[in-house]
Formats: sequence, structure tokens, C-alpha cells
Amino acid sequence: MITMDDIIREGHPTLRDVAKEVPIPPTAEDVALGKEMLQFLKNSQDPVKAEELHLRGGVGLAAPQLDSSKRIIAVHVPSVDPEKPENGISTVMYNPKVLSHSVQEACLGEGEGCLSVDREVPGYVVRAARITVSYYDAEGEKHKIRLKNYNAIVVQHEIDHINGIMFYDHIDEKNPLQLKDGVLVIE
Ligand SMILES: O=C(O)C[C@@H](Cc1ccccc1)[C@H](O)SCc1ccccc1
Ligand code: NI
Repeated sequence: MITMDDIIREGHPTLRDVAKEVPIPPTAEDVALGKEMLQFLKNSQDPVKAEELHLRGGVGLAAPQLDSSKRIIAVHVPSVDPEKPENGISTVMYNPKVLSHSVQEACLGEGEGCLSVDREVPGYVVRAARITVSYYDAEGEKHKIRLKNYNAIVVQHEIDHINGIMFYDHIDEKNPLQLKDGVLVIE
């Protein structure tokens, strides 16, 4: 079972590597890893388990954060509207790839954090507001999905991790809280 002790922190070189594609269909080892990553996110969002296991809440996790330089990410973003479960996303993506993205940009009004970063880094992380992503699932089936708003932000944060990019790389150091016109602020 993954705990915070398994998550490497900024400064660890693996976080800056470009991770390697995994064989498709994924091996049994990579399927098990993906399942563990998704279970970690679910546990981290369960108040009882999170307290018991001392987990920080997470909505996404990338294999490099476990010192495994593979192009595997897990995302678990419950829908804010229980009547529209389709608005959330809960899956493991093997070899995810952004096929296209909107010109329009978006950011989280509260900025971003990271399970591999034990400090606050204030500033807007401007990303594409909408993306089209392809990925393979645990059975080796190919998917192509369109994401927007918060789901798009989370997946871009995780795909950054498999490319060795940290969220604060996107923050304008000189004007961290300045926003260009037209950037959608997601609260
Ligand atoms: O470190 C990670 O990759 C997990 C991040 C993903 C993330 C952070 C900010 C914005 C989008 C994705 C963790 O989920 S950070 C903690 C967190 C928990 C709930 C909501 C937002 C951030
Ligand atoms: Ni992160």
C-alpha cells in the first residue's frame, strides 16, 4: 500500500527525468502499480484512512513521484455533483498524451500544490482550459477523451510529472499573481 513515505520530494533527480513509455498492454507489474496509485488517491480522500495513514489529500499521482520513471498517472477527481458522476474522473492512464488543447487558458484561483513539494508556492499556474488526451488503460485499450476545467488541470499537472516538470515551473516569478486577460480562473 502506498503511503507518503513512498513519495519522493523535490530535489530528487527522478522528478526532473522524462519518464519512459511503458509496454502496451501494460505488464502485470505496471497494472498493479497503477491500481496501487489509484487506491492511494482514494485513501487520501477518505478522512478516516487519511488520518490513520497520515496521507495528504491528493487528486492525482504520477509514477515518477514513486521513483518509478514510467509514463503512468492516476487521477481520482470525484464529481462535485453526485447526480452527474460523469463530471468526475477516476482512472489510471498508461502513456498519456495531450493530442490537442484549447487556446484559452485556465488556472486554479488558489494556485497549485504537489505531494512532492512540502512547501507553499504561491502563484497562478496557467494551463490549457481544455485538452484532448489519448491513453491506454490496464487492458491495453486506447482511449481518447476531452477534459475541461478542474479535470483538465489535474491531468496536465500529472502529465507534467512524467515530463519532469513541476507546477512552479509555470509560475511567473516576477509577477506570480498577475494574470493575462482571458485566463479562466477556476475556483
Ligand atoms: O502532486 C501531485 O501530483 C498531486 C497533486 C495534484 C494536483 C495539485 C494541484 C492541482 C491539480 C492537481 C495533489 O492533488 S495536491 C493536493 C490537492 C488535493 C486536492 C485538490 C487539489 C490539490
Ligand atoms: Ni504534483
